[in-house]
Amino acid sequence: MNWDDESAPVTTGDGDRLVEAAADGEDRAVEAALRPKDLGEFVGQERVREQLDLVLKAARARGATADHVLLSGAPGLGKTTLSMIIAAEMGAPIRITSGPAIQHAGDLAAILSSLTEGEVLFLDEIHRMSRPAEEMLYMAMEDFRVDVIVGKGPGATAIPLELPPFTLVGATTRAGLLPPPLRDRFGFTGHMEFYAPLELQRVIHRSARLLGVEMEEAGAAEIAGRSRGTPRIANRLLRRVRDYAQVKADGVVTQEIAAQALQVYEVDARGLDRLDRAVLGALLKLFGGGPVGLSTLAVAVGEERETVEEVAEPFLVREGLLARTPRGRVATPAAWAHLGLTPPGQGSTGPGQQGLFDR
Ligand SMILES: Nc1ncnc2c1ncn2[C@@H]1O[C@H](COP(=O)(O)OP(=O)(O)OP(=O)(O)O)[C@@H](O)[C@H]1O
Repeated sequence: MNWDDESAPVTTGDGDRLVEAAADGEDRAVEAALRPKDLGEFVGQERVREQLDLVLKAARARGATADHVLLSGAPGLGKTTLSMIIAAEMGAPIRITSGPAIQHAGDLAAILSSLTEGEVLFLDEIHRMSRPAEEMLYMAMEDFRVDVIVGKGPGATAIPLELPPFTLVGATTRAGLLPPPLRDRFGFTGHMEFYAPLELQRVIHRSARLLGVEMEEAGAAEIAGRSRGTPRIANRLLRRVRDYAQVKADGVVTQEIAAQALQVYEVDARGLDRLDRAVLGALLKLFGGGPVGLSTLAVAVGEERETVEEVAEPFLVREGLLARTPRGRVATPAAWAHLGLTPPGQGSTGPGQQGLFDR
């Protein structure tokens, strides 16, 4: 496999990137089967898990409905899964909706008024709710009551509606996106971190068992290292590696098979895909590591500015391979090392030089 084949287009605008953290259709179809069902099965996130365990146990002991919970963190880290676990641990049903689906206060009133006592309402992307719905939610969370407005103009009247106690589980990519009055009404806020490679290895092992895939420890480690700290990506890579192992080998996922499969799918040892590598490659080879403006970099890889900024850069920045500076994008020493290149003025390129930049 030639990672540097620049003749092929880099564009992945149809959302089919293997390392995309948001769910695609196939993910949704299989995720239900792979979701842990209780806190004990939920891998990693020790702090959130421990704190949540206390909140739920205390509520159960009091025979009360659990406090409202806010979960923040990047896509694919397990917020939906955790909300389902909260409902299961409380022995309560769960209703799932999202901020963008609630555009009018009336939409929210309809959902709230149909909840049963103790029910868990999972509101994904809660920061994307409309303003009037958000204000209705304040009162619902605090007093288990909403005012339904009937009519318009001077004749409009507010009809108070009592709600049964319920638990709201809100999910957001960043808690800072929420207005403080909403944030303050959650009794517990859990911040989900990216997973360590060993934790992802456990996720992969568990999923392999559920999917009936024979997996060696080193095979799981190989996939984990390329999964960008995200269980959803780990599960997706696992499915592609399983296909490869079935077609090209005897179905057993060894370290070698996992590495070969993911090379075919152009996900490198650190989890960078073709687009990430193209951006980094252009920055290093065409602009000497920068600084270079975002627009210039985007033209160099034949992509839209937004694609480079929103799709490729966040992970490259997180990995410490690229920095955004006021003067433009700059590659870090680790970027040169990762692509096996030598920064200008530091001698010839060669594998022997790579270690230099790891310091
Ligand atoms: N801690 C975990 N242990 C095992 N599997 C996990 C864990 N967290 C997530 N997963 C798996 O990853 C997949 C994605 O998780 P989930 O849908 O809960 O993510 P999310 O944070 O809600 O994503 P989004 O914000 O895109 O809705 C699920 O299939 C789930 O099985």
